[in-house]
Amino acid sequence: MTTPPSGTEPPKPHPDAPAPGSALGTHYSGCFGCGVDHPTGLHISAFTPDGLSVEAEFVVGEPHQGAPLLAHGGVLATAMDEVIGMSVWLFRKPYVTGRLETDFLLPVPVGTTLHLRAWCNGISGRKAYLEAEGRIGAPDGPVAVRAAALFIEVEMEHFARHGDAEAITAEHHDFEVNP
Ligand SMILES: CCCCC/C=C\C/C=C\C/C=C\C/C=C\CCCC(=O)SCCNC(=O)CCNC(=O)[C@H](O)C(C)(C)COP(=O)(O)OP(=O)(O)OC[C@H]1O[C@@H](n2cnc3c(N)ncnc32)[C@H](O)[C@@H]1OP(=O)(O)O
Repeated sequence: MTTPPSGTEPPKPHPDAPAPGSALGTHYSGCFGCGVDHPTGLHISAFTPDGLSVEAEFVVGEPHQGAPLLAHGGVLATAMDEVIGMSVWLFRKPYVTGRLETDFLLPVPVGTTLHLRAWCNGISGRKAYLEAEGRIGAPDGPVAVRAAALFIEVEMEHFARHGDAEAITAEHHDFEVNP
């Protein structure tokens, strides 16, 4: 379910994708993954090296423990979800996570800097097929976490209908709930 159907072309950068090397801001200040105003969130900040993929660093801290001095797997899965979500946003359409598969290959001690990378293998209709990995200590360090995901394209209206329309209008000025 997270593998693109055969014949699906790998995506090309969107014409309005951020320039290679650009930092990607938060999509919502209250987001648990990237929100700058979240009191206990992961505060992941990322950049795109090529307008197609996303790279970020996540320092595992004491609030992220599952076992003593080891990262909680659910926190690592959240970090994967976040960078994958950031990478599909490069295509300038809103998507939500439909399915997220995570492989935990190595324990991740508190204090580790995880080097995260996410990319898209293909888009077919409303479905985007994505992957991510988290490497310990360096961009070419050992892979501790791998993820594969199916994201589903939605209308911006999805977030207004199910969530907080005013917050969306406040942070996404190009979006009007009642145009
Ligand atoms: C200020 C606020 C800002 C708001 C955000 C605005 C914009 C976003 C901007 C930037 C984003 C940037 C970064 C994002 C960072 C982090 C990302 C975090 C992402 C999340 O954390 S997001 C929360 C968790 N996520 C959900 O909250 C989804 C709940 N869910 C639903 O809302 C529905 O479930 C939905 C819409 C997914 C589908 O519903 P639907 O009715 O539209 O469509 P339908 O069911 O027909 O599915 C269509 C085709 O997808 C297949 N399909 C669906 N689900 C599948 C599954 N699980 N496995 C395998 N296949 C699946 C079907 O099988 C069918 O396939 P087929 O067409 O072949 O039959």
